Parts: sequence; C-alpha cells; structure tokens
Amino acid sequence: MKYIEVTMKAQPCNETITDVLAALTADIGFESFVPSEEGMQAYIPKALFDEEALKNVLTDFPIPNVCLSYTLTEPEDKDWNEEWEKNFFQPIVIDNRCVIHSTFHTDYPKAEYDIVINPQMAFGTGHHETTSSILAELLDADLKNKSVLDMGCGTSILAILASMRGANPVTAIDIDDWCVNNSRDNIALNHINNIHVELGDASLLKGRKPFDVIIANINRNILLADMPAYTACMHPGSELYMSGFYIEDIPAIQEKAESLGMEFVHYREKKRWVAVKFIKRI
Ligand SMILES: C[S@@+](CC[C@H](N)C(=O)[O-])C[C@H]1O[C@@H](n2cnc3c(N)ncnc32)[C@H](O)[C@@H]1O
Repeated sequence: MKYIEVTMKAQPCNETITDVLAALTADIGFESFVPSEEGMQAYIPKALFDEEALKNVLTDFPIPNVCLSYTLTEPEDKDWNEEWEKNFFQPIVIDNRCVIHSTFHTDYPKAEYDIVINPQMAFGTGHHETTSSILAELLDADLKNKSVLDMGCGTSILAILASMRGANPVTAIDIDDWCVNNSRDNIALNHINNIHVELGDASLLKGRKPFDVIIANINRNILLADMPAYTACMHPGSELYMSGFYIEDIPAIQEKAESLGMEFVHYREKKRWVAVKFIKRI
C-alpha cells in the first residue's frame, strides 16, 4: 500500500499541541505519528488521503495562537520501513512483565512475555500510550481459555499478548490489508497458531457467536459508531476494553456503552490518552 507522508510544523510546538494534532488527524485517517521538535510527521494510506479534511483540521485547530503548516511527500514503502525500524522502534517493557522488540534488536531485557513485532507500516509496537495501556489491562485480565476479539488489530500485538496469556481462540480484524498481512507475519514470528486474522470492519461481526473479551484500540468516532456491533456479539459477563481517545471523550463513550447494557469498570490514563474497561451486564 502507498502511504503519504505529511510533515506538519507548529509554532509554538509542545507535546500537548502534537498530541492534539495526532488525535485530530487520526480522526481523518492518519495512522502513524512521529513527533519532532518542530511538529510531527504523520502517515496515511494514499487512498484515504483527503487534503481538504487536513486543511480543515489545521484551520479549526482548537488551541488558540498556534500557527500550523504542512508539506506532502510520498515515501517509498521500503525506505520508510527501514527508516522507521532503524530510528524509532526501541525495545519496550510493559509493567516489568512484557517486552516488545523487533527481529533486528539483539540486546533487549528479558521478561515473562516476549513479543517480537516487525511493524513495517502497521500501528502497534507498544510505544503508543493507547497500546501500552491495553497491554497493561491484558496483563491484569484473566484470559485463560477466553475467546478474544482484537478489533483494529494493527500489528496484532494485543491479540498476540492475549494468546500468550491463554486466550483461545483469538480473532484479529483490521480494515487495512497491510495490517492483515503484517499481523500474519508477526503471529508466525511469535509461533502462535490460534489467532485467526480477517480483513474488514465491524460488519464482519454480524451473526457471530459471543466473544468473552473484545479489545478495540481505534478512535472515538469509530468506537461510537461500531460499539452496537461489538456488544451484539458479547454475552452477560463479557469484557470490552477500548482505547484510542482522550480522557475528555470518556463521558461520550460511557454514555454509548451504558445505553448498550455495559457497566463501566475503570480507566487508565497516560498523557491524556485513556483505555477503558466495561462489562456487559444484560
Ligand atoms: C490505533 S491502531 C491500533 C493497533 C493495535 N491494535 C494497537 O493497539 O497498537 C487502529 C487500527 O484500527 C484499524 N482500523 C481503523 N478503522 C477500523 C475499523 N472501522 N474496523 C477495524 N479496524 C479499523 C486501523 O487500520 C489500525 O490498524
């Protein structure tokens, strides 16, 4: 898949501004973000790129007195992958229990769960706050023999940890064929054989048997739109973990979830990004 690289400059520039910029551009389809001192580079599949939507995000930027500009390039897939792997992906340890590294890392800490990810263009190395918060939730959850669905699986990092923690069977779904292929590679790299990967969205869930646990790290608007499809394949007691939105989005997410018979359990916050846990009651 061809990606567009957009270099955005903000004046002034700080972490809050790049976080808000990442959240707003994620809502219009951007998938990967690399902050810099002057702003950030963001990546979007060429097929999804809508320059007018980008201009609107920059024009309507909610933080006052920020001057924003952008330039576009179309990087070669291979160059981008090599660049990203060399410069941006360092091994990461979650809660002292789970290490995530790539095949090109030789020196990384040992941990109870050792996950190998070659992310290429897919989202999900454990570095983003949303991924690490859900990984931490999965480390705390009882997943033994539970059926798990990972919606918006990206690299399938969450599905892989769920499987390592005893979940069975595991289904991983992503709307992006690059992520589906990358998931299959990562699942094989980790010698896992109970994750079934599918290309598509929430419409694939119609008529499915209930899952014991559903994980969805996507974004606020997609979660609000797709939550009815998720809860339609849950039973009383099923757990739903969601991330990809900010702390101020919790009331909207909670209201929707409760209208679908879900009970709020708790949330985790990292740099204003949150992961929430719900249990289906009816
Ligand atoms: C924020 S990434 C999360 C990746 C990974 N699960 C993680 O936690 O790091 C969101 C993923 O959702 C996928 N996605 C976007 N819209 C979707 C939809 N409607 N249904 C399923 N997947 C979707 C994107 O392609 C992307 O891989």
